[in-house]
Amino acid sequence: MSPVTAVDNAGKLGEPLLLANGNGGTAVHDQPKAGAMAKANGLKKKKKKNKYWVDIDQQPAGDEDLEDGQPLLLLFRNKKVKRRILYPYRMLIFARLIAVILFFIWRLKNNNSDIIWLWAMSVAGDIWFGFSWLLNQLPKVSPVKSIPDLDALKQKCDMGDGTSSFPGIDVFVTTANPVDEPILYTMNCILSILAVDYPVDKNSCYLSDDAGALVTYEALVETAKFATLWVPFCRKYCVEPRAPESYFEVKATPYAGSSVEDFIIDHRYVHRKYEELKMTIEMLPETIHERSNAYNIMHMNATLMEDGTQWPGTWIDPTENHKKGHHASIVQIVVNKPSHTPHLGLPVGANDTLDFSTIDVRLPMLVYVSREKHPSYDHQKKAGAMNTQLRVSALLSNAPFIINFDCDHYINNSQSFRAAVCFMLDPREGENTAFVQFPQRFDNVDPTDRYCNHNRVFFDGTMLALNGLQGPSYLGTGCMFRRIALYGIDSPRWRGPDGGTIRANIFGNSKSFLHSMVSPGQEKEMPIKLNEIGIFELADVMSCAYEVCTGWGKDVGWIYNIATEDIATGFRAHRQGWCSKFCTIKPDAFRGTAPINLIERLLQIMRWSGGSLELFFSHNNPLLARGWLHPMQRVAYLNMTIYPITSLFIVVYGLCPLMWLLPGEFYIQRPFTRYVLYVIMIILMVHIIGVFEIKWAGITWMDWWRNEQFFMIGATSAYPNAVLYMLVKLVTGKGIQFRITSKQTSADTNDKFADLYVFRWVPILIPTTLIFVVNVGAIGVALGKVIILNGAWTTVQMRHAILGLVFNIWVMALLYPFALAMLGKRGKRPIILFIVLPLSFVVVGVSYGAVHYFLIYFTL
Ligand SMILES: O=c1ccn([C@@H]2O[C@H](COP(=O)(O)OP(=O)(O)O[C@H]3O[C@H](CO)[C@@H](O)[C@H](O)[C@H]3O)[C@@H](O)[C@H]2O)c(=O)[nH]1
Ligand SMILES: [Mn+2]
Repeated sequence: MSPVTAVDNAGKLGEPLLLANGNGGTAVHDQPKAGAMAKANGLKKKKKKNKYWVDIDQQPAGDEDLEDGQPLLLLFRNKKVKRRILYPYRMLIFARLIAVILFFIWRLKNNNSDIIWLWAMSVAGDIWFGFSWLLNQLPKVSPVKSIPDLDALKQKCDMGDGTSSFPGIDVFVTTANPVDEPILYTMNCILSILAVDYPVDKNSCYLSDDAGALVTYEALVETAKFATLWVPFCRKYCVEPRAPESYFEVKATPYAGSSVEDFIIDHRYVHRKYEELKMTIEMLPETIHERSNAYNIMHMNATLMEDGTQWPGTWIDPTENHKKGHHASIVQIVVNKPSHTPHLGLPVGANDTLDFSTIDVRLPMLVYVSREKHPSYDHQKKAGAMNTQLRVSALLSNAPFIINFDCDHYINNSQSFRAAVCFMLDPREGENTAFVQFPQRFDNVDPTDRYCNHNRVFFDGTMLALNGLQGPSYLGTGCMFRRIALYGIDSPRWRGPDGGTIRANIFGNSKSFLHSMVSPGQEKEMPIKLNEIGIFELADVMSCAYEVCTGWGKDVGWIYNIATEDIATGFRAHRQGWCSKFCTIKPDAFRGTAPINLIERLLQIMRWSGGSLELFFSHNNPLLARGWLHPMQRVAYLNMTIYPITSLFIVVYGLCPLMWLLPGEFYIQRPFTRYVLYVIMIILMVHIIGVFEIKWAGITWMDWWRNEQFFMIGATSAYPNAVLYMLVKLVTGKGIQFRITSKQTSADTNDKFADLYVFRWVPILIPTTLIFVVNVGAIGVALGKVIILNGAWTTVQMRHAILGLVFNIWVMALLYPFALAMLGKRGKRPIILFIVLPLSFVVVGVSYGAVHYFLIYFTL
């Protein structure tokens, strides 16, 4: 702990921050002394991290690598996995490949089964498992970690005289409506963006509201008012994270500056103001209602803005042109583009604010956007909203880089924009980098992560692996894009004089937009004036009709007609020869919320797996798509798009124990013992390989195990359903509905994880339930058979029975989280399961025995 400790004040307020990163450009106050201690800390961390990773030497030599006679300033470093982990890891993969091949040969040679069609099916299944394992495994053999160098970036972009050459960033936030997506999350997201540590005049924030709701707009206005306090406060004390809800949740938070008293007073004041903001936002629907009612005595049923004018979006009493899915486009600049020079705040006492006399109080530009909606158009959900933002921002700020967030995510580390920019400006690959993806991290997940919400195997393992190839896939949120890559022009493979040729009409025919494209990413010094012409031009690019007969949604912008627009959009960039980068920093760059309720979670992965299949059956099929994909990247995408098919075989396997119900003995494959031992061995090998993956991916055994479990649950519910949907789509042409993932709405405020225990029966759970019941039944029947045949089993029969039971228990262990879910609230005490299950075995066993004797008695 630091020498200066915090004073107790309504809990612990924390300690002065000793480990603050540069504050480049925004704050003008004294930097905290990051001195020796920070360095020591850094070193200590490095040592620990380097256990499995080692630097790839990248200091370039040779003339071509010199920049004005200086060696290139590298903005990130690459690391690879140490040999002592990597080599055995690869060896094991190879060994398993051999084992799997031998296994197939053995099975084909011994086509000896009691039920030959089942045998044939299981061979097909095994071949598919082997194949899909290979697709999943091969791209993982040379992972690379890339570490941004913030100091180098500062050296490159900070001119030292107060000016800087940081590139502009347009930040997009999307919200669908204020009911399904709590406004408070969205406003926290916005506040974290406004307070990010990045030059203020280079940061513009756009909120897209697909509902056109006045509450959202007014909440944004209130938030902007609060931001004039919040943002300078963050700058003054270098606090983290800069989303107030998360910040005030933590009792002891470090801060910069030495005066404890000042900090406590300011902290208390800001906290109070934040609580006021929350109240105001909560009251907004009522406020608006009352206001409108007061006016409406004389007028129609309009919903009115503060100034008494009619809100162009949806109304409380919906009417034609003012209802969900049918309203005009709206753009409102809530905070204007700031000046290029710092603007210091006022000293204490003035204007009922804090002492910001040494702090830059400018705010980034903040814009409210709601695209036009009309019932006769398909609005393409999130992708449509993103494309509108892309055009609106081109007219207003036109930054070369774009970063987007779902409204329930926020910036957790104020350095994260800088981290992403490191990759974009790097002299080696920067120009060819289309996007920088950060892992998704979640706040609201239950401690044991029952339904694998953290998904670390994917976010850490798979993404690091792809980072060693062409780059990670785009995951929809927390990702920085290069504007021109979204436009689909000037890609690394089609660069040059005619590379950027713009086919007529592909971008639509807004003159202003096309003009912004003459030098895409050339920042706008001043936004177009919001006079009549400006507003007309903006409305034009936000209209429903704008995209008709253009390339939007296909060759330009976010891709349409698919449930996972993110994977598809990233794929298009990779196809065009772009690379991408995966960036993890500590503390986590961004955080968000995840659905911890089983049903919601399954619906989410159903959408993802459905989207994957849609991609497979589209012109973007990874196997056939032409373009410049790295061959292994192609394999990775193939894996990403066909994995749901595996589930069909898993369901069949999971139901195999039904055979126990038949009198007599049936074997899928003879000799059975050898078969089962083979199967156990190849499953075991996957897990030994997993041990190595856990090490280099820096995850825990529990993450790995949860991933296995949740794959099984998904593979028996969501995935087969996605396959079904896909078949229906192929036949009827109707796609999967993009349903908004629930954002924790449980009413029980006493229990943070109440959602975890909410369970309802939905059809997609049928196969999972069946498999669970069948396996419980199988164990029960086995018990019954033991009772009946009391001692009559041969050792071989015994052995076979035990091997069969190993399978049942394995399936049940995988489905364990599902079993807990079925218990609902009682699932809080998992011990119940360990009473209920054995009891069911006995009940089934005894019933089986009883039926058996009953039948014998009556047939004799
Ligand atoms: O008509 C719509 C529907 C959704 N959204 C926004 O889209 C985002 C993502 O929707 P959500 O329901 O939260 O989806 P998730 O399942 O949590 O999202 C993951 O998966 C999606 C599909 O792959 C990606 O788009 C997301 O970025 C990724 O976080 C949210 O900000 C929504 O506000 C809109 O703007 N308009
Ligand atoms: Mn989400």
